[in-house]
Amino acid sequence: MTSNQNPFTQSIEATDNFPYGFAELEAAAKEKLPTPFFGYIQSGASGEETLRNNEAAFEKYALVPRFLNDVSNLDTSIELLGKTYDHPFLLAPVGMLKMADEEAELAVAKAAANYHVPFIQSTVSTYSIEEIEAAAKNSPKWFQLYWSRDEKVSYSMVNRAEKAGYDAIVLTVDTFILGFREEDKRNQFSPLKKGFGKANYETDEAFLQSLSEHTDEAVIQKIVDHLYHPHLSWNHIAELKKRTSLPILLKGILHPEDALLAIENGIDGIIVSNHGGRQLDGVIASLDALPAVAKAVSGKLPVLLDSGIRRGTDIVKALALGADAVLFGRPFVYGLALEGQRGVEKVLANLIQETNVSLTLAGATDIASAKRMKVTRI
Ligand SMILES: Cc1cc2nc3c(=O)[nH]c(=O)nc-3n(C[C@H](O)[C@H](O)[C@H](O)COP(=O)(O)O)c2cc1C
Ligand SMILES: CCCCCCC(=O)C(=O)O
Repeated sequence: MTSNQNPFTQSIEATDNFPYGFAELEAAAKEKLPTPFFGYIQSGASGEETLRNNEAAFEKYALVPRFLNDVSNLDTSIELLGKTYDHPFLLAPVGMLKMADEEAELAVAKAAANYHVPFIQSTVSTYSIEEIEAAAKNSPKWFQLYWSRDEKVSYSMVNRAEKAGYDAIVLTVDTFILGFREEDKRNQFSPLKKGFGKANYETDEAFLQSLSEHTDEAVIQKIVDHLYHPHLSWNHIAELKKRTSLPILLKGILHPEDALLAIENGIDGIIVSNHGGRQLDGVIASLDALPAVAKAVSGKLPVLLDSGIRRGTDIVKALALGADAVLFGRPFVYGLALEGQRGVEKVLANLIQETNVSLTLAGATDIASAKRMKVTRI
C-alpha cells in the first residue's frame, strides 16, 4: 500500500467525537458497557502486573530515526504465509464479542475486510465459522483453536475452517486452564455461562455427538469440560498437522526454547503473547520477550507479537525489535462497543494513519526497512 496522503492536512481533519487515544477509548467503553462486561474485557489476571507491564514495556524502548532518505513512498504491505496484506497488523482473536455488540464478530470481520486486515476468529465466538464467512466473504480470515479435551471436536472445527476458506490455524497454547481473574470473581461473571461463546460448538457435529442432553445448560457445561486441556503437548501438534493442510501458528510463545521447538515440530509461525496479561500474571511482557525469541528463530518462521499494542509507534517499535507483524485486542473491542462495525473501522483508520506517519517520520519506506530500524533501551 502506498500512502500519498499529506499528513499536514490529515492532522487538522477532525473526524467526529470518536476518541483517539487508548485511554479515552477505554474510558468511553467503560461508560457504555455493563460493569461485568467491561470488567471481563479490560481486566488482567491476579494482581494485573503483566497487564500493566505490557504497556509500560513500550516506553522502555526509543526509536532512533534516520533522515534525508526520500520517504515519499511508503509501502506498508507484508507477506505472511504466502499471502500479502496491506498493513503490518491483524486483529487478535477475542471471544464472546456479543458482550460488546449484538453484531459481535460479524461487525468486526466486515470492518477488517474493508481494510484488508486479517480477522482471527476465536473458537469461543458468538457467531459460527460459516456465519462469519458468509458475512465477510473471501476476506482474509484465520481461525483460532482452543484445543478440545475431546480432540474430535478440535479436528472437526479445523476442518470446518479449512472448508470455509480460512487461511491459517492459530492454536493458543497458554489457556489450557483459565487465569485467576479477580474482576470476574468480584462481578460473579462468566460470558461463557451466559452463552456468548457457543456458536461454533452448537453447530459442530463432533461436539453434538459428545452431548448426552441437549439443554442449554448441558451444552454450556460440555463446552466448559472440553475447554479444559492441561494435557496438551507437542504430540498433539504432530497429530493436528496431519489433519489439515492449513499453516499452523502457535499463540502464547514467550520462551526462545519453545520457539525453537516450534521450528523442530514443523510449525509455520509463532505469536509472542502473554494473552494480554489475562493468563499467568507476573510473566515477561511480550515486547520484552520478543528480541530473544526473534534471535532464536532467526527468520526461519514468521514471528508475530501481541499484548500491549496501543498505537502506531508501538507497532514500529515491535517491528524494529524483531516482529514481522503484530496483533491487538482491546482497542478494536472498545471501538466495537462504542459504534459497532463503524467503531472498529474508526479504530483501524486511526491506527493506520498513526502507523504510516510514524514509519515515515522514523525514516522507513517499507516494513523491511522498519525491521532494520535502530531502537535503544532507555
Ligand atoms: C475479552 C478478551 C477475550 C479474549 N479471547 C481470546 C480468545 O478467545 N482466544 C485467544 O487466543 N485469545 C483471546 N484473547 C487474547 C487476545 O487474543 C490477545 O492475546 C490480547 O487481547 C492481546 O492484548 P491486548 O488486548 O493488550 O492487545 C482475549 C482477549 C480479550 C481482551
Ligand atoms: C471463560 C471462557 C474461557 C474462554 C477464554 C477466552 C479468553 O481467551 C479470554 O477471556 O482471555
